[in-house]
Amino acid sequence: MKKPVLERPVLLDVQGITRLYGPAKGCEAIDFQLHAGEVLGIVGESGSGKSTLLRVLAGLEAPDAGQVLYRRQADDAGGEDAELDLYAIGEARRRALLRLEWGLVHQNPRDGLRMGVSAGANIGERLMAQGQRHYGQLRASGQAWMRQVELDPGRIDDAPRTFSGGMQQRLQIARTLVTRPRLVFMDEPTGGLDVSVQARLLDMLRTLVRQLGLSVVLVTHDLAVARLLAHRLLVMRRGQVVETGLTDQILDDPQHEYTQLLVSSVLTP
Ligand SMILES: Nc1ncnc2c1ncn2[C@@H]1O[C@H](COP(=O)(O)OP(=O)(O)OP(=O)(O)O)[C@@H](O)[C@H]1O
Repeated sequence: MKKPVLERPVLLDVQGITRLYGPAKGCEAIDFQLHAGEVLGIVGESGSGKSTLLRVLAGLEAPDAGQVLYRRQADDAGGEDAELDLYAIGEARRRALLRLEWGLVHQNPRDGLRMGVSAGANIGERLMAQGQRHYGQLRASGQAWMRQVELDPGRIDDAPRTFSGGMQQRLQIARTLVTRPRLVFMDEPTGGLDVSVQARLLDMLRTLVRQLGLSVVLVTHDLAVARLLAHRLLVMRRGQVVETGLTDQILDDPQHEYTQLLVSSVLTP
């Protein structure tokens, strides 16, 4: 039987991360650990600092203070350091990490896709970055992943700009997951879509996360999304974490006044 997620090894160790643009603007003194196979939801109202924290964690913006430590499994490290300090390894290695071992799903698929090249090229690009060159195999992987995210593989040569918003988001997810990243960051992955499109996408994401055993840091202001996907939650307010715990515990029995407000504002129409 698989171990419960919180007993699995720590993949990401976040220590004292601070990135402030002004008082209470950004994120301050954030500590947490993400375990292998765990989905951690970062929730909070607009402006609470969720996206700022995610940008720092994903290697896109250096913190003012603190460390992001990525712990690879010994057998994954292939002779390299088993623990990497994200902002001490240098730009080139950080970029390689993002390309080869991590994945990032943006809220707006336009930020994660290349809109002018075909759907197949979008999916194949990350595989090529990993060294795959065989055209037939790249195309077969592209088609297989289009099926996986419920896109018509017959549209592999079409550019994403001819797809609907929901289809573009599914394509972005395929592009991100095709390389089987060990760690995936998602920023409001279902935001900006119609409610019915959101529900289908969420269902698909949940299946993929389980099937692939992904480790995910998920930013969302939508507690229903957090409930469905996350094992654990971190509640942010004005740049700080006010409460953490198992998702059901937090949503069913919130302790902090702010979390209580957040939960009740969703539950009461
Ligand atoms: N590059 C920046 N320069 C200056 N201020 C910024 C910058 N990025 C974010 N902020 C400010 O930091 C605060 C936190 O923003 P952030 O986007 O992290 O919050 P959020 O919780 O993700 O909100 P939302 O859900 O609306 O995206 C906000 O007050 C925002 O205006």
